Amino acid sequence: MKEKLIEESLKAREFAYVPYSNFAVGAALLGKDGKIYRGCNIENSSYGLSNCAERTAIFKAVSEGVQNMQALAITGDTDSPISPCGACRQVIAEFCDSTMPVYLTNLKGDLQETTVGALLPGAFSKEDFADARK
Ligand SMILES: O=c1ccn([C@H]2C[C@H](O)[C@@H](CO)O2)c(=O)[nH]1
Ligand SMILES: [Zn+2]
Repeated sequence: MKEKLIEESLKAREFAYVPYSNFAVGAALLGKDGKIYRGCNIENSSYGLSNCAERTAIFKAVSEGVQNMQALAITGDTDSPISPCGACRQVIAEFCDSTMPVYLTNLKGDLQETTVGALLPGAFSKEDFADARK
């Protein structure tokens, strides 16, 4: 499944809308439902509204009723395996267990296998304000 997810992230990358950065990224997320949700980065003329590939994939899964995930692959044309931005790390932490595997790759085929917890140690989460919601 690792190879399949990486392959899917490469396919997802083909649809990236990146007229501003020209830096295409693809992501493939395996939901607990067994389906693969692809995502690409989608930029905007108002730069700050751009959405990263991994967030696109997560939002696609969540919008289809899937809130539990099994694995994530992300691919970009980087020298070393791509490094997700801070915003994406926080969104990934919201929907994926800290032990969930994340496969960071590049077009050369370099692979860094990591976990959600390693990408964002000490992530702020709903448990942090549980008392305030009582
Ligand atoms: O892990 C990453 C890193 C960057 N980008 C996007 C954001 C922007 O569209 C472009 C350049 O930062 O790459 C992603 O989609 N995922
Ligand atoms: Zn991001």
